[in-house]
Amino acid sequence: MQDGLRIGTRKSPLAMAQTEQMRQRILAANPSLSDEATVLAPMTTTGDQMLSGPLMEVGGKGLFTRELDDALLAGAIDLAVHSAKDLPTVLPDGIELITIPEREDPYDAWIGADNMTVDQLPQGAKLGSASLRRRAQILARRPDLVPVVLRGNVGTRLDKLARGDAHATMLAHAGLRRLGKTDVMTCVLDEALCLPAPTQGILAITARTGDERVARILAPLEDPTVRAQATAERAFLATLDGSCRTPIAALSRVEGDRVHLTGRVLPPNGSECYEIAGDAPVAEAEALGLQLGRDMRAKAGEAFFAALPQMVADAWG
Ligand SMILES: NCc1[nH]cc(CCC(=O)O)c1CC(=O)O
Repeated sequence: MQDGLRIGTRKSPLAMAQTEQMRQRILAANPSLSDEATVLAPMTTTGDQMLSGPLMEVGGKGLFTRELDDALLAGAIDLAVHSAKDLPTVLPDGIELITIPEREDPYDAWIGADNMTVDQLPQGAKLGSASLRRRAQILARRPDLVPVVLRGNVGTRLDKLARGDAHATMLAHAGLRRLGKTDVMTCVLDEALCLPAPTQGILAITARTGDERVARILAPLEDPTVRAQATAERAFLATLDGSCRTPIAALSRVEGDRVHLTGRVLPPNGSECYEIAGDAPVAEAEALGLQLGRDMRAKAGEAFFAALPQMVADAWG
């Protein structure tokens, strides 16, 4: 299989859809690659086997990436396509974040029963989520809502909503777009109401460090602007994401040669909201994320971060 390309992916419908979209882009950029020899290698990860919804949003521990990393290092696949959000902030030795392609919409989509918006939901309605980040930000606006855990992948969560397990839920707009399922959503949430997760909507392609053939094949897909965004947002997360599953949000944008980053941290019940923002030259995207992460530690205070693990544990009941 000298000329072939094996593309590792998780098996979830979203992962399969976005990896196939990347396969098509790779083929379009590399006319010498044959369609038949450029194949998806779907794999089950530890994260897929753990049916606990909250873990779906943890991401940072490599639950969705380890098996793909092993396959890469063993030479069973040549690259792997991940949601950047599910990638740990530190990659294993020998594996490189080789390509960051164009970003999908970073924001969260709101799916309300009878198309009710956040403000239209009746008092005490059930807010379904497996993400403390989303839950906390919506509760900050609507403290009367009753949070319930809604687990599973996109399709499962929509089924549960239809069954009345919750009156509303949120999903990444990017995921719905890639699945062609935007018809189910009521609206997109703006960043004042719900700042996205760091790197939401970004795909991350990993490969073996030093694999020059794969690097050449993927080079046309790289988007330097999105690379800077991913770098800043991941650095911010890395500074804050110790052992606790903090509701952390961050979004950056590039304007000219500067990258602007906004970060937010909340307790799970949304009773407070700490926000921080700053900008730097694009070349210093990582330093910006690290600095704002440290500033956030100071702003929310060590007592807040010390209390968070217990607050997070309580939030999952
Ligand atoms: N944690 C699962 C996950 N990882 C990435 C996405 C969405 C797609 C993306 O951010 O690129 C999702 C689903 C969701 O949050 O609704």
